[in-house]
Amino acid sequence: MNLLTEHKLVLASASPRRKELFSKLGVPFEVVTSDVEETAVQAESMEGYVRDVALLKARAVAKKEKGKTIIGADTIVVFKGELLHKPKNEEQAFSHLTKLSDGYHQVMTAVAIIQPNGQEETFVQETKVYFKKLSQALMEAYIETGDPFDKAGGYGIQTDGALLVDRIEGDYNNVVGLPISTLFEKLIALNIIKI
Ligand SMILES: Cc1cn([C@H]2C[C@H](O)[C@@H](COP(=O)(O)OP(=O)(O)OP(=O)(O)O)O2)c(=O)[nH]c1=O
Repeated sequence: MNLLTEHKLVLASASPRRKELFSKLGVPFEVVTSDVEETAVQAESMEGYVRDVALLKARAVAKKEKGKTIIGADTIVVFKGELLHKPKNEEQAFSHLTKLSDGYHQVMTAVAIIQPNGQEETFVQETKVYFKKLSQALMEAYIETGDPFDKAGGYGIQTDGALLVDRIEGDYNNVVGLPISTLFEKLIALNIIKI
């Protein structure tokens, strides 16, 4: 789309998937990343955790990019109250997929918007993802593609991980890493972009 903005927009994310989704708005933006220690965040709930990490990413970039509007995001996969981080090795990827097999889990993405005056807005969106029953051979073949390792929960719904998913309840793009439709609504409501 070709939307309008007077703001200098900065996407605080190294994720090419988020960049692609954000570009659907059709407004100019730049990508600026920062190093934040996500695992250092302590929160009382999963929702609080993912919100705090998104804020941390956005605040780290806001410090360097004055006068601009910053958008940060974070995605987590929660299975029965347990956070499944990006797998560090094949064993962990296998363990994640074994848990996710034949059941459902929550994918939560938090988005943080920081305006030049320091005003902060956040929202958390949830999608329920149901996995098929995965055979050992399928899990091994999937891990061999290398796909799980840069992704929360150890799979990508937009890549070969699509073959593992039975169905979802909620927004697809939220699983990929950016609920662009809700973000669009928030940016309109905040007068950051106009149709
Ligand atoms: C479940 C799932 C996750 N993911 C991705 C989305 C996120 O990019 C990633 C979760 O890690 P994040 O820490 O949210 O993001 P990131 O490290 O890729 O980028 P940055 O911190 O710079 O913003 O997992 C998918 O791409 N597909 C999926 O189906």
